[in-house]
Amino acid sequence: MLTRLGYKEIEVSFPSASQTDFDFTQRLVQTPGIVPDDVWLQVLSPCRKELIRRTVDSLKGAKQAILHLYLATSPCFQQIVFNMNDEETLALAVECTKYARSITKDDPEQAGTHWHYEFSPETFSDSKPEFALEVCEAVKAAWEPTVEDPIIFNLPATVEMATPNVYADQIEFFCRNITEREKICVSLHPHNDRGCAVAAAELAQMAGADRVEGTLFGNGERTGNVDLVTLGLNLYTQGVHPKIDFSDLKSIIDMVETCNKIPIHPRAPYGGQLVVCAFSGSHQDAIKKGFQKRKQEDATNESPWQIPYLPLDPQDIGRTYEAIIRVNSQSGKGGVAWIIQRQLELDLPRGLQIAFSRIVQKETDSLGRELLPTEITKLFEKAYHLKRNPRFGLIDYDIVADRSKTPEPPQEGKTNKTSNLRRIFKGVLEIDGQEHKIQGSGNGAISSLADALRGLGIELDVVDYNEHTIGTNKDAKAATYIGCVVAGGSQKVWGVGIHHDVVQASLIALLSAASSFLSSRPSTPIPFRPKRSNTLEIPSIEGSPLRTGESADKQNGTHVEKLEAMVSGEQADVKSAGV
Ligand SMILES: CC(=O)SCCNC(=O)CCNC(=O)[C@H](O)C(C)(C)COP(=O)(O)OP(=O)(O)OC[C@H]1O[C@@H](n2cnc3c(N)ncnc32)[C@H](O)[C@@H]1OP(=O)(O)O
Ligand SMILES: CC(C)C(=O)C(=O)O
Repeated sequence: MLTRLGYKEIEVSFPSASQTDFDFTQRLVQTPGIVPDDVWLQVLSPCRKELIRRTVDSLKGAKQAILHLYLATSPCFQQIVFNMNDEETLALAVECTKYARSITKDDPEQAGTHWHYEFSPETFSDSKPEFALEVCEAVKAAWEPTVEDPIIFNLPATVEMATPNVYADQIEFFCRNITEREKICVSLHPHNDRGCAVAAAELAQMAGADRVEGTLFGNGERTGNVDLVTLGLNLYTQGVHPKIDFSDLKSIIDMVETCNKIPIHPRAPYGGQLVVCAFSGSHQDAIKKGFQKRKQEDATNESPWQIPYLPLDPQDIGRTYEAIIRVNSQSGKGGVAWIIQRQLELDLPRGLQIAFSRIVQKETDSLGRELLPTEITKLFEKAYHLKRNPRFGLIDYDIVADRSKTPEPPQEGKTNKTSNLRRIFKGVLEIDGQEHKIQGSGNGAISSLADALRGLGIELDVVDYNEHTIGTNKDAKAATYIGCVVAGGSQKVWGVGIHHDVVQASLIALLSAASSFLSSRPSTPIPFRPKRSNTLEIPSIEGSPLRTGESADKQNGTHVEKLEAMVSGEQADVKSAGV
């Protein structure tokens, strides 16, 4: 996996530690096709000759290899672990380097392997910089690197013991003062004891280093080694491609978790399961607006990424947009609307977002947990009767011009005279399981159905209308959202209709709102009851429409008719008028 991701120098083992490490190294070397030609295997050994020998033996047959020796240079380790002074430390480093050279690049039997040498003054971060430099100068002289085959000086923060700027200063000191800089690769090896390994690595690179040693997701002794995923993706978010393929982060996580048997923390940068998720309402709202703006601007993959709260495009690391917004009791309308948009392709108007988000809030509060997108979708479908309207079914209908009425004069600025013709809705509804004929009149389909419903005692004034297309070409459908206020009150109910036919979508939406209205007052009976049969007596079309009273008519008619006139006039007016 590491080679597939793009890593070129991989420290694979400590071969002198055990037969397991030795055999593993040999298996990598001996099995054709495991190690690509451009990848260097790296192995680690302390400065002990018998262990160096064993380490080199483990690489027999390798095309290219990095032999990495380490020896502590800090007073603490010199005194406590080794009981050695500076001279003895320096002498051991040089002696082991010469020995390593004699059994690798100077050994004719090793001609098949291209050897590089790496030396780490261990505990560099706690060493006197001048002494670490002196040891490295001596090691360099012993190895004799070239510009083509530089020596790697790996300068570890074996224990992170100061702020990242201090480590960066130590690295800068080394880079400025080591001789023959062109023959040296300065490598970093930050640990994370103070939680600043990533910052230390980034600052130290800016201070002159060429290379970083770390691990995927920071696994390593104590608090771990620097996390290469964070380092790489930090570069990526600065516009510098790390040349490591993080496009399927999930599969990397799976492999790392399986191998290490340590789970990646859900809040781990980039990789954590929750890091590109937003639960908070204000975050969700901002993210949703960000995506909307990107869509409006026809942004492509090449367009600069600028979405609030998302430092990178989640798709770039294999995360889906669906997973970004998650809904719990701290979520608001924006998040809920996002889910409905992604799941059902419905672009809810603001008022409906607010209304539905209250329903979702109630549910999350009562369940005391996050709601899954599928649960939110089901809640929406139920609340707005997308699958089945429990009270009303539209069996059949016709909308005809009401020639008995004189057309109203055209609205100011409008020339289309037909838009001012009154309409009559004649239809058959299934109401609570029984079919009834109803009739009403108005400026158009919605207002004439609203008028017909009024005859049933359902006094709804349509105050909000939005519609858009779902899909394209012949599969396209209209989605219609109708907001109504209950006449004489402030209660608002919403209905949603989806149909291939835009008029029918509107009628379904109004019936959905009517059903919500009835459900909100379960004790309110539909005023008519069959007299002789299940059929409502409807006066002739020429007669006056079913109305409950002139004053209510006027009041109810105001919004609907204004709206209807606009709907049948220019669609664009609907949105710009804000209804
Ligand atoms: C800084 C790092 O993290 S480097 C990675 C460290 N990784 C490991 O240590 C894992 C593999 N290590 C091992 O398997 C074993 O420690 C071995 C094979 C290296 C040595 O095992 P043992 O000989 O049993 O020694 P043990 O582990 O008890 O102690 C380490 C010895 O190495 C010495 N030592 C430690 N570091 C170094 C070094 N860089 N160079 C030379 N000697 C060293 C210690 O002083 C100690 O020596 P002592 O026995 O004379 O006191
Ligand atoms: C071997 C060295 C580089 C090491 O692991 C450390 O000092 O942290």
